[in-house]
Amino acid sequence: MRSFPDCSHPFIIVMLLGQAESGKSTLQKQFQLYHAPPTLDRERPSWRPIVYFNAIKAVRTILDELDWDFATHVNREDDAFVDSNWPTQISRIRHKLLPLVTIEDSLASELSGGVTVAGGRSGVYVRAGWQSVLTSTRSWPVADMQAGDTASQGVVATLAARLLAELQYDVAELWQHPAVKTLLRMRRLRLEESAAFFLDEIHRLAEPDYLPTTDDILHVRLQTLGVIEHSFDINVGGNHYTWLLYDVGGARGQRHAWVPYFDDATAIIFLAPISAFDQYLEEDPRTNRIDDSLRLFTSTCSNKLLKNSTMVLMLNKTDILKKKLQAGVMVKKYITSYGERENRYEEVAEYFRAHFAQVYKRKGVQKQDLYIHFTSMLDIRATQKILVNINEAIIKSYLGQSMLVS
Ligand SMILES: Nc1nc2c(ncn2[C@@H]2O[C@H](COP(=O)(O)OP(=O)(O)OP(=O)(O)O)[C@@H](O)[C@H]2O)c(=O)[nH]1
Ligand SMILES: [Mg+2]
Repeated sequence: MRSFPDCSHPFIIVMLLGQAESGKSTLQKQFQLYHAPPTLDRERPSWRPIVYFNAIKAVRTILDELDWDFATHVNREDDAFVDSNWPTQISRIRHKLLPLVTIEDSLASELSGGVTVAGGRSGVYVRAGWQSVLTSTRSWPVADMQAGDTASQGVVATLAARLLAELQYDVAELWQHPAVKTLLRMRRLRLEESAAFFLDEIHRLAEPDYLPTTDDILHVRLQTLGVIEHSFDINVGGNHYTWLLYDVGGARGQRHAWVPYFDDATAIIFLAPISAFDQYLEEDPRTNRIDDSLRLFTSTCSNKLLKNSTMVLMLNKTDILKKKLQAGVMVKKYITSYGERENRYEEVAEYFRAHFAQVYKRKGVQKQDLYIHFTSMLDIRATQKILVNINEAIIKSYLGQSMLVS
């Protein structure tokens, strides 16, 4: 079990739960922006190599996927979309980008401090305290790197910055290539959600004095391992509280670590990305991500350890949901029970809301009503407004609970 920091203020304990990539860490950053913006400013340089990693991973994924697509489609007469010149053009760009994509694994390993997860592709994983580790060991700016300085930490990140600066026009050429645009439109090429954002901005990222903006930090994809505590001191009506926020890893192999924290949770904020109706779990490709979210929400709200906790549900990634529906992706193809309802945002959002609300009504052990919000977590203004509401609700219920106890 955890031990509380040595502090005399009352604790408000909030846990962020939900499947992997549901947006928990993004919400944690929004809370940080709300409660303690200077700390986000201090961390800005630490995010730089992680932004590079996200961009390099996107480039490598595009090249891998194009390879596979050309191998399986280029000689098929029924594939009118593939131009026979594309493979040669892409192969030329690939050749130039080789030095950049080959550092992906070593950059991942450097950023994760050697942590790897069995069965996973190369990735970056974070545990508590990673920001200070990266900040103290990095050698920035790039120009400061000494020739032959291979022993120092952060050397791969420094190399990544140099290669991105040198190869930025080749990255842009790849990203603008009609093969990439066509396959993205046909959904034969699927990238992580932040990939397009970083590739669109590649020249800004490649500048020698690049410092991640708040938007960049919110777009970063960085998988959480275990349970990470963030603490903020807050002042409400002249009273001081310590707000403890627990951000957890959401992949299936990570969920066992949540339960020991349930006992004292003032509130649970559960995130369900409702854009994920056409996606499957990375850790189990047979499970639809909305099904997984619903099952996880069922087991969370029926857990007796959480009977006194306030439950907040965030139906997240509504921006992506809107885009998918506008592009004509049909919900009923993936969720058969959706039937002949209209494939419009209002209907789809309401359909998912009703399903989650129903679960809470049937299985929830909590006495309080469920708070539900539709969110698009990258929209700072909208999310900050929602946080004001959530904070108020959580503090109110905390005060209610402490009155019952005393
Ligand atoms: N477009 C869009 N992207 C989002 C939204 N919320 C989160 N993201 C992006 O989704 C990706 C995954 O978000 P994370 O916050 O890392 O997900 P997580 O729930 O912490 O995932 P784990 O740590 O693996 O459990 C990031 O690239 C975020 O920028 C949203 O509402 N809209
Ligand atoms: Mg996370």
